[in-house]
Amino acid sequence: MTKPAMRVAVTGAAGQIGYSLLFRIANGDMLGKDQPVILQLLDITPALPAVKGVVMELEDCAFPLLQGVVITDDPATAFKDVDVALLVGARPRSKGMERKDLLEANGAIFTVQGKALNDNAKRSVKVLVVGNPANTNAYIAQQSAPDLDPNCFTSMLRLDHNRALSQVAAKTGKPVASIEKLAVWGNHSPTMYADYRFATIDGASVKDMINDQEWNANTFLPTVGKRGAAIIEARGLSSAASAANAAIDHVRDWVLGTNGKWVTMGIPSDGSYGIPEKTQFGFPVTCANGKFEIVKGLEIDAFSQERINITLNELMEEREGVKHLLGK
Ligand SMILES: NC(=O)C1=CN([C@@H]2O[C@H](COP(=O)(O)OP(=O)(O)OC[C@H]3O[C@@H](n4cnc5c(N)ncnc54)[C@H](O)[C@@H]3O)[C@@H](O)[C@H]2O)C=CC1
Ligand SMILES: O=C([O-])CC(=O)C(=O)O
Repeated sequence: MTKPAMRVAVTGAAGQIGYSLLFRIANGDMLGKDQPVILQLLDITPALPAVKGVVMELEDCAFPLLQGVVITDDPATAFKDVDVALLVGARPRSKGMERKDLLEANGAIFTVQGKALNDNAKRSVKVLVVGNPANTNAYIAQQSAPDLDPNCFTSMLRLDHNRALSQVAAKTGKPVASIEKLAVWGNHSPTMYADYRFATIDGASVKDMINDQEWNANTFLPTVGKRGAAIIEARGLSSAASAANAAIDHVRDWVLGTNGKWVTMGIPSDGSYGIPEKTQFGFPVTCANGKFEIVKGLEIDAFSQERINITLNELMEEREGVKHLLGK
């Protein structure tokens, strides 16, 4: 029997991530090959003609799972009864900017959209914030939606996670798919802490295999942390296809589960590892039955604690910087 369609809102649908994302959602890569979808696409008024062009292309793909498309510049319409909301629409940075430089430009978008989700989305909605600075924007949206469970709101660290996987695979000469138990802690920014201390490949310790703390501190962490800037430098534009891919991975794992495997999600802290409650922080999680759970009880050594403190402090500063948007 055919499943009822799930409603998926995507903001910034005319943008470059949107162009990589929509076709894969409609193809069933995110919610499953047996899951029909209705896309509810939001962008600003001047971008609506471009959204219509993208929708013409979606039609021309004749995706069997695509049961409908809504195009709108009204957040209330976009989020009406949605099961999943991908908040991508926001200005990207250009060369020389850090992601937090976007706070002023983008922060205000997320108060409006958080409120619109609060008033219109399904109570079980799964929200992923991609627009930068992603953690703080997700915090703003969550704080603007008091009637929704805070755990409805997540932010994207999966791109950092996937980048770290790929660097570890290159260093060890092992396939990406063989790596388990990798984690990325903190903010989606160069301060994030990609942590392979618990990672294994075919049961063997990645830390022992690499056995090179100098490489960890001075090559691996800066490479993963500054990868976004390296892409902007090389492409003249920020990551789009890899960002869309990470968004698909994040939501797919949240909805369909990870079978006990660890992934990284930015989620509201429950106080674990000393991270203040509701801070949107990258944690190792497992997902089952549509819920994520933090991997608890991991030992945090001195080097890791120092890195976690740095990324947490940055998030606290960002939070301080958006207080006025939240009337605090
Ligand atoms: N969290 C992550 O790992 C990553 C985040 N990003 C971020 O994703 C965001 C989008 O990137 P791109 O698609 O490359 O940018 P883009 O500039 O190509 O597209 C952004 C789209 O958002 C729309 N938009 C602007 N304000 C809006 C609003 N209030 N409501 C709805 N739509 C609105 C624009 O009209 C445009 O169509 C940027 O903030 C970028 O920094 C990018 C890569 C990775
Ligand atoms: O670097 C940027 O501005 C875009 C992004 O978040 C990433 O590629 O990680």
